[in-house]
This record gives sequence, structure tokens and C-alpha cells, in this order.
Amino acid sequence: MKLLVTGGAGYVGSVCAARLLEAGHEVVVLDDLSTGHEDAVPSGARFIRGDIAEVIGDVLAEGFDGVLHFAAKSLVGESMQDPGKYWTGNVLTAVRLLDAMKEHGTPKLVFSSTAATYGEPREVPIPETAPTAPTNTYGATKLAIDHAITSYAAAHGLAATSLRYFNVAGAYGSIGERHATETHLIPLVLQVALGQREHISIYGEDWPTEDGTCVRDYIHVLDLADAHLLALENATAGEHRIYNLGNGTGFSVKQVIDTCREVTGHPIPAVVAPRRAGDPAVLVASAERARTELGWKPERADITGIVRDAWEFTRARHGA
Ligand SMILES: NC(=O)c1ccc[n+]([C@@H]2O[C@H](COP(=O)([O-])OP(=O)(O)OC[C@H]3O[C@@H](n4cnc5c(N)ncnc54)[C@H](O)[C@@H]3O)[C@@H](O)[C@H]2O)c1
Ligand SMILES: O=c1ccn([C@@H]2O[C@H](COP(=O)(O)OP(=O)(O)O[C@H]3O[C@H](CO)[C@H](O)[C@H](O)[C@H]3O)[C@@H](O)[C@H]2O)c(=O)[nH]1
Repeated sequence: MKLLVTGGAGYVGSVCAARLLEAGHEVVVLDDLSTGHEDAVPSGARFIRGDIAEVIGDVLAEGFDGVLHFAAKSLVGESMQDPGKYWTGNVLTAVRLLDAMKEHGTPKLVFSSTAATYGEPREVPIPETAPTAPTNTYGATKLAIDHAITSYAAAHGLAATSLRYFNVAGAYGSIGERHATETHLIPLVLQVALGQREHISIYGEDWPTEDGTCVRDYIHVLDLADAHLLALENATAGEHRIYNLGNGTGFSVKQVIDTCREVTGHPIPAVVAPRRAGDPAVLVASAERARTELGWKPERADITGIVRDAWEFTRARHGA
């Protein structure tokens, strides 16, 4: 297939672009480099630098079999302080993309949705049938896009899939997570091991969990990439399917820090800090639907392996 990967200079998009190329697809990456890096775009992909909202019509006019839409603003805190950036950057941009796909007859879409569409869970593990009540603007914009996709699929015959990622982690060789503004736990802990940070702050030790720290479902970015390939293969015209992607196992913040200590051999000082606003205590996915309908099976669920891949990537980038 000839595929457009928006956000293919970012963390998840660049890993997925590399895997799509390996699977024999033709890949064009569209990215404005607002948070991405040109050198993360895999060498076999054609790179177009531009803002989707401005150039998507011209780009899709050349004819594509599908779009994988990773591009987004995705900082939860920023989304609360500057919501306009998220409603414009995420929702308006996605509607422009959907209109251009309709105009140029692009048949398939895979969209990066998020666990943040559910908000505070009422049941754990979280199935796709759980109520969607986002607790932050980022999640609200992703949910709005999911709704837009549902109606475009029904009205215009789009074959669409939303993949709701839980906590993406790990790396694929030299491609990994390097956000200029890093908020994610594992890369921050690894910065301590590198000596770039003195300690890691644990956001709350009084949560209703076994060790008092928040529990999350960490999914290897390569397992995520596999799900994108399966979603492309299994999509049906006129349908919008939604799948949660996680391992179904939760790890606490303390367990993650301990794993990082074990993998890096660094003591990694940790300091207990106040809770971070908007954090649910436990987020764990039920990915049963992806398993049964897509035949997806995460192969790299082991947290030590996930951290090891992230550490190898981080160490190699910093020559440590
Ligand atoms: N990383 C996670 O844990 C996680 C979890 C759930 C969902 N997601 C979603 O997955 C996707 C990828 O996340 P990531 O961590 O790789 O983020 P990222 O910031 O590394 O990548 C996003 C990419 O999109 C590009 N971009 C943003 N707006 C654009 C625009 N208007 N036009 C063109 N390019 C644009 C950026 O330059 C960047 O390269 C996002 O949609 C995010 O919301 C990520
Ligand atoms: O310095 C830190 C950073 C994080 N945490 C904790 O570590 C856990 C994981 O935090 P991340 O920021 O790595 O990830 P989130 O669970 O907040 O975010 C993930 O889930 C969100 C949905 O809630 C979004 O989808 C987001 O993109 C995705 O990365 C949370 O309990 C957080 O409080 C710390 O204790 N200290």
C-alpha cells in the first residue's frame, strides 16, 4: 500500500513508519517538526515538511491507499493551560484531514487515540465499552476526533480504526522517545540514570494501590506498531472500529523506578512529591477486542525488556 504517515518524525510515528517500510509498504511522512525530528524519519520514507492543516489537500491529491494519523499535540498539562492549541491543532486539523480524504477518495485511516478518552475509570481493566469522560482537554480533543471519524466513516465509506494507546514505552534500535518537553515516567527516570536529572519525583504515595503509587499499563512501541499493520489489513469500508492497546498488566511508579535501577545499575534517587492533577490511580487496558478481532498479541509485555530497550536507545544517543 502507499501510505501517508502524519507525525512520522515523532516517537510513535517514526517507529511505525519504519515497521511499515519493513513490511513492504511505500511510506510518505508528513510532519511540521513542531515536536518531531527530521532525522527520526526512516531513510526509506519520503519526507514532506508541512502543517497538515495547510498542505493535506495537495499531499493527498497524489493518491494514497491510507493514512496513519499520529500527528497531534499531546501534553496533558499544556492542554489545560492553552486549550485553543489543542482544539485547533488536534480537532480542526483532523477535520481538514477527513475532508481531504473524502475529496481524494483515500480509503483507509488509522488514528492514534488514547486512554485519556476514558478519564477516571469505573472498571479496571478498561474495555472499549467503558464510558468516555475525559478529565483533560487533550483527551477531550482525541474523543472529539473519534466521534468525527465515526460519522465520516458512516457517511463516506471510510475504513477507519482508532487505536487507544495506554502508556507507550520502549524503543526500536536508534528510534525512540525524545520529546523536548518530556513528561513521561520512563524517559524521565532514565534521565536520572544518565546524570541529567538529580532525582525522579514520585507524584503521590497515598494512592489507593498496593504500594501507594499510580499504576499504569506500559506497552512496547513495537507491539503498538504491529497493531497498526493489523488495523490496516482488517479495516472495512464504512466502519469505524476502536481498540484499546495495552498489555492488561499494571506496574506502579515504584515498580517502574525499581526496574530502571535494575536495568541501569544506577541508584536513581526518588523523592515523593504531591499528586499530579488529573492523574487516575490505575489505568490498565482490556485489549481483548484487539486480540479477538485483529489477532493482535503483544510480544514484548515484560517491563524489564521495555525499560532495557528504552535504556539502550537513551544510552546510545548520549554516548553513555
Ligand atoms: N506517547 C504516548 O504514550 C501516547 C499515548 C497515547 C496516545 N498517543 C498519541 O500518539 C501520537 C504520537 O505520539 P508521540 O508520543 O509520538 O508524539 P510526538 O510529539 O513525538 O509526535 C507527534 C508528531 O506530530 C507532528 N505534528 C504535530 N502537529 C502537526 C501538524 N499539524 N502537522 C504536521 N505534523 C504535526 C510533530 O512534529 C511530531 O513529530 C499522538 O497522536 C499522541 O496523542 C501517544
Ligand atoms: O516525573 C514523573 C512522571 C510521571 N509520574 C507518574 O508516572 C505515571 C505515568 O505517567 P506518564 O506521564 O508517563 O503517563 P500518563 O499515564 O500520565 O499518560 C499516558 O496516559 C495518558 C492518558 O491518561 C495520555 O494518553 C498520555 O499520552 C500517556 O502517556 C503517572 O502515574 C504519573 O503520575 C511520576 O510519578 N513522576
